[in-house]
Amino acid sequence: MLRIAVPNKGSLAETAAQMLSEAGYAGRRDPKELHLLDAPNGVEFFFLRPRDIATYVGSGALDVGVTGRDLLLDSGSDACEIESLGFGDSTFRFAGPTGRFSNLADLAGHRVATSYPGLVGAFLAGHDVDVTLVPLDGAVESAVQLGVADAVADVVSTGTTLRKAGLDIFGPVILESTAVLIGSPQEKPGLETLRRRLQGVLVARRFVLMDYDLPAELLDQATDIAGGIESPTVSPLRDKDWVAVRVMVPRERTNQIMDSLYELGARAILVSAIHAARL
Ligand SMILES: Nc1ncnc2c1ncn2[C@@H]1O[C@H](COP(=O)(O)OP(=O)(O)OP(=O)(O)O)[C@@H](O)[C@H]1O
Ligand SMILES: O=P(O)(O)OC[C@H]1O[C@H](OP(=O)(O)OP(=O)(O)O)[C@H](O)[C@@H]1O
Ligand SMILES: [Mg+2]
Repeated sequence: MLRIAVPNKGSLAETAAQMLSEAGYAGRRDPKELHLLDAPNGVEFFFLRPRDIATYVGSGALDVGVTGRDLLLDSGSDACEIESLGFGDSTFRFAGPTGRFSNLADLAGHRVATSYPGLVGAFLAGHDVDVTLVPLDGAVESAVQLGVADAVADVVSTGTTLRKAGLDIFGPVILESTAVLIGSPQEKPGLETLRRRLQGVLVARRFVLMDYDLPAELLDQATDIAGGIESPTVSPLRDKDWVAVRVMVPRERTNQIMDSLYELGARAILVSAIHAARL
């Protein structure tokens, strides 16, 4: 039985639950549920604070988990990143009052508030910049205005929170973060099935199926426009001069590809969603 840690609340919780549901796993009906046994799929879910997930997985108490790359690195746990899951993207940055700091070296000797002291401390040590870290639980953008810090280091998504607090980003990117699947150092039986299912969800989200009819002589040119994962499926039509083609295409390029295929001479171009996939 694979034991999986899943965020119980916060930015990652809803999408993680959605992704596991699309991968065919049972979901909790009550948001207060802490544990869920999904016997038919051979897994057991534990709903935990995302910040604690790397600790559980790194200690071997749980086999795998979903958390943020920033939270994994901040924890200092032995858990390893297995793969990124395509959601929960954020950037980790320094910010300070407008015009006060322009590069990393300017921070030396100042106070930096953060709720990720492990991540920020390691980054500053790696760049030989000596600061006083002020660890806070959240809402760190207020720390400068309230006088407990000179600068902050925090998750930035849209940048709205920083702007409202009168702070500007400066210095290098500390980290590009995203939601990741993490695992204990020893690989567990059942992990490969979970990985394949999650990859299947990512493929189903990133690609669509495109079907079209085409004069057979144009097949090579059409394959140059949309080559599919391995190679397009080509079926005969009753009219021997034409073929039917089926190909997977990246969702965000759907309309450009349809335009190009139509211009080439393809007709009856139909697009449909993929609900599940194993490549
Ligand atoms: N806009 C965002 N705000 C906060 N975290 C975000 C955002 N977008 C993505 N994330 C990611 O979500 C994870 C933080 O989730 P977590 O649940 O700990 O914090 P939260 O969403 O700020 O919730 P809370 O502050 O209530 O604890 C990190 O990996 C972070 O990079
Ligand atoms: O760039 P933005 O789109 O404004 O998002 C980033 C902000 O969102 C998060 O705060 P959250 O609401 O989770 O509060 P917290 O700081 O107390 O965790 C994060 O800590 C930043 O403050
Ligand atoms: Mg937060």
